[in-house]
Amino acid sequence: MSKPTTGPFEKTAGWLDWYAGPSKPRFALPAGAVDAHCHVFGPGAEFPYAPERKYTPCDASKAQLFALRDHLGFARNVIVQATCHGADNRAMVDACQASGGKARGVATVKRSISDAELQALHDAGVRGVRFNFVKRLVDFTPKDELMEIAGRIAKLNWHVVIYFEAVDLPELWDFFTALPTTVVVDHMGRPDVSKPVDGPEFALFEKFMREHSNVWSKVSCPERLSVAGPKALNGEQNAYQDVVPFARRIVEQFPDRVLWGTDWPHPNLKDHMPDDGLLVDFIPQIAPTAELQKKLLVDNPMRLYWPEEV
Ligand SMILES: O=C(O)c1cc(C(=O)O)oc(=O)c1
Repeated sequence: MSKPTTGPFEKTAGWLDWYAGPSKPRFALPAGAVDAHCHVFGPGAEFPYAPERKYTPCDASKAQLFALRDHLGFARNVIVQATCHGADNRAMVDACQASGGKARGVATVKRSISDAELQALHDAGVRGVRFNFVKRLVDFTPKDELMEIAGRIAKLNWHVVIYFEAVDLPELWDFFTALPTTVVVDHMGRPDVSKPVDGPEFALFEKFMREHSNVWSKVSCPERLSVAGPKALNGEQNAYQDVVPFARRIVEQFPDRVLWGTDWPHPNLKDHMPDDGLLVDFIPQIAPTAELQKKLLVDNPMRLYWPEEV
């Protein structure tokens, strides 16, 4: 793969670039596997970063994403709008359109979007919108505005992707449980994995999924959630042990409502940048059987993003 570049923008101080030269996974992905959470950044010279962004990344182009897809053995991508592009979906849409049907997208939209613009996003392959509640990433959008958007996109049979931190779930509960669509939680609602998996915080997340059959979870981002490691570097085959009990519990309890993604190019990691090949090798730790792996990597994402092919 080529190396990360930066265009006319200056990266946030301390920015970690994505890992060039990832290893070939030892874990053979099932045929048709979908990387259901990844991003493109720019390139900034072609698709400028949004003025309201909270960070400026290195570039991560569609060509680099597709090269990673092929290298790791994925068949398809779901490209999630990154907050550094705000509600300007052009880079994500361009990547979906250039993918030859191998990528679908999740957009960020404002209340002012027209029906024609929503339809254009649909035609480009968008199947969801993302609502972000992580304060370091976005400014607050009023909930009535988000609910109005959810009502409109429900008519297109799209879903809502939500990104929040575990401590904020109690306050967001009523809003989340009132959403009229399938709801997909990013990165398991960011549990604090230094707390017990049997403790009240993760129990609330499990209750959220158990009591609401429209709620799905991405069991992604061990590299972001892990406190104890070991890191997915230098051939490590047992990375991120502290995340395993959390993710495995969700996969085993809700096998038909889980998704997995690399989260490439891993925005805002502060500690290390994982080898994406080793991240793929993490999957059998959380989905230990071939049946669970196929649901996680093929059946579930296909049902949500390519239902016409299922
Ligand atoms: O935790 C993060 O910093 C992060 C950021 C973004 C984004 O900026 O869109 O997306 C993610 O999935 C995770």
